[in-house]
Amino acid sequence: MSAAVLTPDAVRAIDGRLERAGLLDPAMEIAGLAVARAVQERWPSGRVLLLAGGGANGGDALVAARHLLAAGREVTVLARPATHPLTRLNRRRLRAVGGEVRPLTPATLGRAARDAAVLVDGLLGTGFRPPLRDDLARVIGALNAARTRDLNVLAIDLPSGLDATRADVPGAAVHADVTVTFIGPKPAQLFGDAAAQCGEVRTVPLPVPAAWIQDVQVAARPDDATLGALLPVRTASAHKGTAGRVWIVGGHPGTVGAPALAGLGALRAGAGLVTVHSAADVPLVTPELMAQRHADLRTFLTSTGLTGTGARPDAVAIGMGLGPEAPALAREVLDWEIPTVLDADALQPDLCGYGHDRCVWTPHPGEAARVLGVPTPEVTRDPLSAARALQDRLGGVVVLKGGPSVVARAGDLSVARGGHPGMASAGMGDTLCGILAALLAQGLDPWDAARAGVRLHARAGEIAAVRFGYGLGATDVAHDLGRAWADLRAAPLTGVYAGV
Ligand SMILES: NC(=O)C1=CN([C@@H]2O[C@H](COP(=O)(O)OP(=O)(O)OC[C@H]3O[C@@H](n4cnc5c(N)ncnc54)[C@H](O)[C@@H]3O)[C@@H](O)[C@H]2O)[C@@H](O)CC1
Ligand SMILES: Nc1ncnc2c1ncn2[C@@H]1O[C@H](COP(=O)(O)OP(=O)(O)O)[C@@H](O)[C@H]1O
Repeated sequence: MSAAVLTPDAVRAIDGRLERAGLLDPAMEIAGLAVARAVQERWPSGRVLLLAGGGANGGDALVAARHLLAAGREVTVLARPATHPLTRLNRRRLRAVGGEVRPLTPATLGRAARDAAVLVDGLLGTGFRPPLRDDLARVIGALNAARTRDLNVLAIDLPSGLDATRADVPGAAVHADVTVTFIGPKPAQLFGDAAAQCGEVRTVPLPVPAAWIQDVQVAARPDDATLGALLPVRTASAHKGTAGRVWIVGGHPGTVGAPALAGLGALRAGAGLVTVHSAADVPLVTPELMAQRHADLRTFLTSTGLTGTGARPDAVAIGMGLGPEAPALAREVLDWEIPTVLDADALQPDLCGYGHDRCVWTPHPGEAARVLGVPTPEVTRDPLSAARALQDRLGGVVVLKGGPSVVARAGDLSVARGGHPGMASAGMGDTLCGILAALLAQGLDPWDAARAGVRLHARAGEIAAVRFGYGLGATDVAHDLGRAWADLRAAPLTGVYAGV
């Protein structure tokens, strides 16, 4: 099963179909009920202050208020004039069961917040387009000020002021402790500062046909069962020659650890034979690794190219700490048209157009910005669009790394689950390259190798982080790859990063 990542356009398209089917009203009822239940479960006592905007997000808040009232909670509802017909309808329904709705201003909010334990933010959801109007910016300012005085905040669908498509925070925006979103996460809940502002994200399914969601989703989020099923299975007669031969081409004086870490990653991800080819002396981090030093790496690779397929490995990972010669060497290896992972120094704009169907490119946002010729914040603000643009230029499969990483192939995007902030340390990406090369060498196609490999790496990071926390190292992650593999095979739904 895959969950879907949705943009506001996708939400609008689904809402349109629900409306034509006469099902938008029950969908809002389920959304509002889920919000009320989340409040009851997380903060079971104290007055609840609900803020309702004019659109459907406000409608959800009014439904939630009605259910909280029915459950015996004390509620205060402050609302802006309703523009959506279902929001008007739910105002009437709330009043019909004895609920009171008063006008929302910064002053009424400030007063009502004093005796509330929980605030529910239903001001703006996916219909919001920056810039924020001044009157609402003042309301959001008053809300955040009240939060600093021990008020718990639950945002409906999206903290108000965030643009659902963007990973940055465009202006005044609500800080939430919990965000209850519907159907699937929006990009703002997955990436960057915007995601941090959402707090814990809970996704509530709505009764919408799976095909409608599939038609409009911007990216998939495959679960562990789906990815675990892609991992290779060996027969008892397997031997090192059939388990995949990997070459790591990397290392330069000063950056010799990178290819060693990639080699370790490849071994721990099951490659039968792993050889590091380098112009420098690469440390033998584990004796199972073979290391060959070449006085002239280019001549070695060229002669391998000329001697034909027999001499070549099943997969190559190239670029880790490789230095200035990397683009020329990468072009040589790309000419072989065998499964290839390209990383670090091999991620250069002049390689655009040289990719083929069997290669995987693994830029972090800085490298992605270099390839695209844009500032790094442009990449991090919208990782989905950046991954699509990179794939368009480079070809094959692209892994735009981060917390979380995005995998792209022509016409398809996938957002990884899991990982740990402790993985923000040098060498972590080198280990990932080794893992990807090992999976390619064991016969996975690049799209499957990238999606499964990224999750394997993230899962190993989650496991190792239990012991090492923010002190996590790339070798620690490599050593937990076996446990991560077993977890994915058993396919538990654990370790979901930030609860999304
Ligand atoms: N398919 C789904 O996911 C469902 C979504 N629902 C809710 O519907 C919401 C989307 O509803 P809407 O499309 O009505 O949109 P919203 O309620 O998010 O926002 C529209 C309102 O925001 C105001 N607004 C927009 N830009 C503004 C700006 N720059 N400054 C100030 N005000 C601004 C508009 O005037 C309008 O009142 C979702 O976030 C969710 O809460 C549910 O009701 C049911 C189903
Ligand atoms: N906060 C985070 N959450 C999850 N994964 C992370 C996080 N930070 C980094 N990572 C992962 O760690 C790796 C870092 O790669 P990279 O920046 O290329 O490191 P290096 O070049 O030092 O090897 C990527 O796979 C990335 O997805």
